[in-house]
Amino acid sequence: MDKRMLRQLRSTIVKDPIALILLLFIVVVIILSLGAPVFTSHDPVKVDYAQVFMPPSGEHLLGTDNFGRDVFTRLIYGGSASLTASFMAVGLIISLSLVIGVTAGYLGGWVDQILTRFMDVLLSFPTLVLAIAIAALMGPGLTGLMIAVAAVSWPSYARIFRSYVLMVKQDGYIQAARCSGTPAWKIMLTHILGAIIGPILVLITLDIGYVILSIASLSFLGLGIRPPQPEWGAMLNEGRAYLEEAPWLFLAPGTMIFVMVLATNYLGDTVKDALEPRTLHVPLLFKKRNRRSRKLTESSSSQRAANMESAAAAAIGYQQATAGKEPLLIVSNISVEVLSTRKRQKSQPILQSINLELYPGECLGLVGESGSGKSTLALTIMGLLRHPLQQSDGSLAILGESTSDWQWEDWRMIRGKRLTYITQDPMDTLNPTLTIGDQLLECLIYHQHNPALGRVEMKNKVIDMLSKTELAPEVYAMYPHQLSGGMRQRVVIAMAMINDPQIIIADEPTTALDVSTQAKIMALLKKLQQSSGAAMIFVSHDLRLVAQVADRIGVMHQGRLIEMNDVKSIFTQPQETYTKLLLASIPRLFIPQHSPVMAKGDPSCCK
Ligand SMILES: Nc1ncnc2c1ncn2[C@@H]1O[C@H](COP(=O)(O)OP(=O)(O)OP(=O)(O)O)[C@@H](O)[C@H]1O
Repeated sequence: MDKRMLRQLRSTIVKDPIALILLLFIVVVIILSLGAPVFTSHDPVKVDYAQVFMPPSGEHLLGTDNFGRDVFTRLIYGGSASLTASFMAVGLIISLSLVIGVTAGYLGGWVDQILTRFMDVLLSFPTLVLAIAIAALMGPGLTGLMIAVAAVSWPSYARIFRSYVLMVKQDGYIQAARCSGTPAWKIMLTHILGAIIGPILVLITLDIGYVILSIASLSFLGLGIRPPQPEWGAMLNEGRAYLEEAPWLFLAPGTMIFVMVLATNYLGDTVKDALEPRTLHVPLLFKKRNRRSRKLTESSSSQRAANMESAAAAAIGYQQATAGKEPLLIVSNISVEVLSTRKRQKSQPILQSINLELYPGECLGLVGESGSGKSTLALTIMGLLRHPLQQSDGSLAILGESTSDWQWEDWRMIRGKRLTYITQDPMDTLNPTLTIGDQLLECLIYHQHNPALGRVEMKNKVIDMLSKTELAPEVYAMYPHQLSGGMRQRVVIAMAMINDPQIIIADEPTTALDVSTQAKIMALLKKLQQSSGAAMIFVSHDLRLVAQVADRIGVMHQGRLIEMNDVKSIFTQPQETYTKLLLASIPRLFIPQHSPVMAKGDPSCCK
């Protein structure tokens, strides 16, 4: 786990009082269990018939049992046995599943076949019955218990780790390490393990509770540690016989197991949230929304949607009639900052006082070097800023509506329908498990809410959209991996355009493509944008590319929009030094005059 993950984890736990209390509980239980002889003067196994069934008191905090032994003392001594067995079982499970899962996933072929079939066989046994059989075979003692739990649990983890490895082993940096001759064991230990450590941690923390419970269950059934040695599950079993006369015998270990499992599960969830920021920050972004505001939002959402529908409809006519004077999008003084994860560190500005307007039918090109804030501006307009990025100033108006009080639901109603986003990498957008047809249909079903539109009409609309993006109808039944990069990008454009959006944000949509496919996609985008009358923001670092589609160009530098003008003026009369430098950096084709091969009429070139 790197420092960033640790910081994220710490700050998530610190902000959650329940997680903090439960963590404190676990720490106290561990300290009490490890230092049991220091915290109690009683003997956990010594029988004292004079003290039998004493209720809780100052002398015996949790009372005494049927042999006169102090229950608190047995509970903390038992904690050491239960927790040691649980943590060791978790360690064994993770080690086994990591070695086998990573090896199977990375090496593939017959190694994978053998290991996967072996896991399948183990997984086909009922877990508890198999664990009981192994524990019985191993004989009494915590070691047998631990091995039994680990033996039945590792295959499901190994399968999960194997699938993580299958996902990451195709990544460019791992392929590069392979090509450069790095040994397989080194790649597995460094690159692969480094890439899957987050999910591993989440799994471990989520499942410690399950392991504690399994160990306690086996002990409860009389397997594992033998009386008179204390262990939580075994204590629960002993207390069961005296439920009426001495309920504390049952309640003490029962409550301890319950709270311990609850605490580890809750902390597991907290770790998961901390290491998966996307799932954490979607609700956080809108945490102020209460039930009352939800009601208000829902009714105002539909009103807003109706307003925007009429604005959208008007926009097309308006554009045709007046060449567009009312902007579809107004960005006023928008500033965005990145929040610091450290207390005393200040937030860093990412965008500073951005102003722009986008008119119907026009294409605005946004250019700037990497890191100048183009994508952040695009995400701000889409309402998709995520922690640690935060809008610190300014406002947006989309289709005549101010977005300042929009909630998640309001954004959701226009995203994909009135306002669409085309990403750099089509594989980010496409679901590998669904056919192209299904994914396009989903866009229609999700955004149109039109009962009059039957399945056949929708399918026809999808095929029509495929043909508009110059894709054959056969693509309907194909999966993303069966298409070339250019075809995938066409599918993403079809998805963006299928609901007739008013505003399209294309964030470097051709970066990953070769030059000739790039030119075709650019021409297609421009054609679709012009024929639909939509407005487009085309984000790129390539000034020449932007000039092919844009009417106006905005130049971004260090989070500021430093210059905006029509394409011709930007190329012929740039105002800012940075724009001049950008123009000067465009490579030009230079053909040397003296080139013997190219010299016209030179007989040597024909030989
Ligand atoms: N989630 C984030 N956390 C911290 N900083 C971020 C985050 N996202 C973006 N930034 C910072 O914001 C700045 C602008 O990034 P942005 O991705 O908008 O640039 P860009 O111009 O789109 O670059 P590129 O062309 O390479 O995509 C960068 O300095 C980046 O480090």
